[in-house]
Amino acid sequence: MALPFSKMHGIGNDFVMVDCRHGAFPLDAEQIRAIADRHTGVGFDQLISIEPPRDGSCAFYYGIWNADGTPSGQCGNGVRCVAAWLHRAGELSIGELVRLESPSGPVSVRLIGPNEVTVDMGVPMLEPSRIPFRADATADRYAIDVGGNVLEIGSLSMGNPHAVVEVADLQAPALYRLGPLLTTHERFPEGANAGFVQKIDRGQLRLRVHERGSGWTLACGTGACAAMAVLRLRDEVDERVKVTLPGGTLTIDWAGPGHTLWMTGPADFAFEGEWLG
Ligand SMILES: N[C@H](CCC[C@H](N)C(=O)O)C(=O)O
Repeated sequence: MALPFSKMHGIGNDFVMVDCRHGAFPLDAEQIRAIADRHTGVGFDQLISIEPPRDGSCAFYYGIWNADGTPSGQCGNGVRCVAAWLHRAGELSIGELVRLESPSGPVSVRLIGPNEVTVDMGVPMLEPSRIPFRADATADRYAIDVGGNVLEIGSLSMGNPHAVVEVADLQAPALYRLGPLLTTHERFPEGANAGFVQKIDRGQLRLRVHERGSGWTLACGTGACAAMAVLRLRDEVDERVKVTLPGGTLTIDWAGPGHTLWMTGPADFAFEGEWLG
């Protein structure tokens, strides 16, 4: 198969973008894993398709797959890249607000510049059954046993499931063991993206994320939204927070429960290619 693609990234969270505006999505899980291989394929954290909308109120649909071939409901860095990709394809103007359909429902995007995008990511979902997370009632902290350590986590869905752990030191080696265990924890029946967040002050956070289906990433957009929302629910941060990940910084704005959350950051092209698999 000769599959044209664009390689993009949002602060180092990298994507293979496949144009399916005029044809069906052509890949199965095995082919997705082959493209994801960083030695024998192209390499990506997520593969993203751009397709006609299924919901008529949206301009385009985008599908999301992790490096292990599993689908996801949302991708924050990815949706910014979808917006920049649509701009390059002549489908979206700078300044225009447009609704895009993700697997978990609509989001609204606006290009601030050709490579800078702001996204209304919707209302964070806090009810355990909607994450999904096994717990009796909604809380801003849950105690959970992870490999013999009791951790206090926050949890919510941004269209995909997140567990957020506040830590004093993001460099602590123990995190590297806990990330994979939390991602596959039995209390998350569909797995979770595991974020470790260190508060610098009420307007700045540092974050590392071990992603479901892709492992440690340089950045996770929905993870940044989730970390900010968890700390905002505990009144530990203000309405505007800069979240710095290993690959760069995102700005997250959220007034609180019931409000939609906005994420702003870059979306960059690396190259155009053709996968010959
Ligand atoms: N990198 C993404 C999240 C990918 C989602 C994924 N790992 C999952 O939910 O399975 C982001 O920027 O939000």
